[in-house]
Amino acid sequence: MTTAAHAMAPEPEATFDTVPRGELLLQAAGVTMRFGGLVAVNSVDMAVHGGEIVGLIGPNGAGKTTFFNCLTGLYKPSAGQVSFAGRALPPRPRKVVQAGMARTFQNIRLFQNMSALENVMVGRYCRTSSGPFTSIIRGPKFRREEAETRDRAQELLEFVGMPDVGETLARNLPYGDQRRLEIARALATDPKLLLLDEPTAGMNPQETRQAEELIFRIRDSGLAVVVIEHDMRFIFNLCDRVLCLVRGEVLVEGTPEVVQSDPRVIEAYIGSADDTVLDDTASEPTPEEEPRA
Ligand SMILES: Nc1ncnc2c1ncn2[C@@H]1O[C@H](COP(=O)(O)OP(=O)(O)OP(=O)(O)O)[C@@H](O)[C@H]1O
Repeated sequence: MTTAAHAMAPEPEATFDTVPRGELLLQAAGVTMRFGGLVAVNSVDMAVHGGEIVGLIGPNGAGKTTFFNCLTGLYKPSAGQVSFAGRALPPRPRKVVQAGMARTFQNIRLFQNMSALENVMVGRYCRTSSGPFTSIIRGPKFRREEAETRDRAQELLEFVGMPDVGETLARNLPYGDQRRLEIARALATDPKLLLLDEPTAGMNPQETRQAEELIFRIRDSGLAVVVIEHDMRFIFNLCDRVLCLVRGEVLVEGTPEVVQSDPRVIEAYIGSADDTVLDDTASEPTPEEEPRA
């Protein structure tokens, strides 16, 4: 919690409850998600360890967000298991958050008419114990928890580099700050693993750099991070390991160096509108083929 000593320090650091670096945290095994006849995610395995940054890339419609939704309990996978810190994870968002996994979404989902501080405080309520009755009578326990929640929220705003915006309405913050505010809110749930769905989408280069620095800082604090991103330079610079999904399946997994030099990955991106791109036997286009738009 923030103390007077903290408040005087020039750059307060938030601390997090983490697992040792390298310890297995998240294990997805054979995760499959079908929507009717469409197999959006097909038997995907992924392991994430304490203190690592894992990237999830793939062309549009590859199944990245659907996979995130399976991991975080928004979808109940059609098949496969997800376990976290050695325990099977029930496919229910609240249980997932309580287990120690938090996420952000592709599109900003802030409470736009609440202040930045209040937005972060909302993330904290899954860790407080005051029930409706205590909240209504606003007894000592409620007031104590409320003060702690407020202090932690301010500490997290400082951690994400926005110490002075607490009273600002979320909707009045610049776009890049809104995205950082979402990360602060996710951090308020005390995660051990943070899932970020396209954290730099729509950002200018300076905001992207800030996001990169923030994710490194989160990792350096001991959290594990999984990032979906289309910005390849960003992802290859950031991640320890990258998985490339194509049509719901893991095409390649490895270090950024391995993945970025794999010709199948390049083909999947360049030719993602072409059904034959992953067919190694596909030949050069014949002259009678229509040029693509
Ligand atoms: N709720 C749903 N019902 C039916 N089909 C869905 C649903 N959600 C996703 N899909 C389909 O599943 C496939 C994978 O979509 P998903 O959004 O997971 O891909 P993605 O890799 O995250 O794409 P993008 O990079 O464009 O965000 C797509 O064909 C999509 O149309």
